[in-house]
Amino acid sequence: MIKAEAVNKKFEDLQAVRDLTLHVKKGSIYGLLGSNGAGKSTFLKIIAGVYKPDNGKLTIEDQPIYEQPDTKQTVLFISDQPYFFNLATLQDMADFYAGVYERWNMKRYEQLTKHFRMDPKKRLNRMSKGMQRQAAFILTLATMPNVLVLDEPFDGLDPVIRQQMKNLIMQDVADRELTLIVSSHNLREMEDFCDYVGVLHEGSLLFERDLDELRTDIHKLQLAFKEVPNEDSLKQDLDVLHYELKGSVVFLIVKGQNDEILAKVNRLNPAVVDMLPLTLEEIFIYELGGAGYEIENLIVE
Ligand SMILES: Nc1ncnc2c1ncn2[C@@H]1O[C@H](COP(=O)(O)OP(=O)(O)OP(=O)(O)O)[C@@H](O)[C@H]1O
Repeated sequence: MIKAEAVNKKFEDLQAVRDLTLHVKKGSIYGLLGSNGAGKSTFLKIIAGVYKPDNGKLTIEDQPIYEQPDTKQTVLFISDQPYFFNLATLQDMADFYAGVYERWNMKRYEQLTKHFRMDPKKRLNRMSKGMQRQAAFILTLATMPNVLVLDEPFDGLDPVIRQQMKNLIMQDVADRELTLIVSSHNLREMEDFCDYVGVLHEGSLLFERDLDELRTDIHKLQLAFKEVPNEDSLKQDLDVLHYELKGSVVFLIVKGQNDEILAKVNRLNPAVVDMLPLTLEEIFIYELGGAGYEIENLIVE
């Protein structure tokens, strides 16, 4: 659906996006994580057709987007600082969108405005940052997009509105195969929302994973032994990412299939075996720790 092939973007001497290749499948949510200045906004602006890549190729449903009004009809971008016309109300913006976007759905706009208790006659520049962001969401969702490109979309929204926005988006993903790419600094924010995550670092993609696969492929084990086997025999046949011994209890983070891991571990006759769920944060620490990346940059409450 969204295909970036070896995309580059430079600002004078600064390589903001470097040889970036990334695919987002139709009907999926891709979370783009990265610390300040990693290149997220620049890359999202290339996807949205705001910037032209210096070289490489960016297509959406096999169509280019830069200077292509037809593609832009169904690819909507909410930047980290939503823009509205000076002095405009939400209703003024809705009327403008209705004239520009062929699939504009006035009924949906009215339903969402009511749902979020927005006053359509109030000037947007007199609204709070969070309300302006809600207004941008309402306008965007009412255009019935095929693709949404969202830059730090939940910043400034309170937890209730944030969850409602996520639910609305997930509903569109389920009902109409909406495709999303969304940036964030916050790993936890992405955990319950994305199907795929990629980490951008100095303009390059450092790490990319399917979250469902990740959750089923990496496990945390707590093993208690009467007599603890030595570290080497424990690690034998297992793809161990982390080992820790506390008294007679061994903690392991292991890659692989659940049943196979348990079968191998049980051969060592542990007195107790506990398989515990791993958070996305833990997975990233173990997977990215080795790459020397400061994962703490991504974990923000
Ligand atoms: N219009 C511009 N002109 C010059 N340099 C720019 C421009 N836009 C971005 N940059 C530089 O490109 C690099 C990547 O910036 P970008 O905004 O894409 O990062 P980001 O990952 O979105 O960061 P943040 O999380 O802080 O928003 C930064 O070093 C930034 O200073």
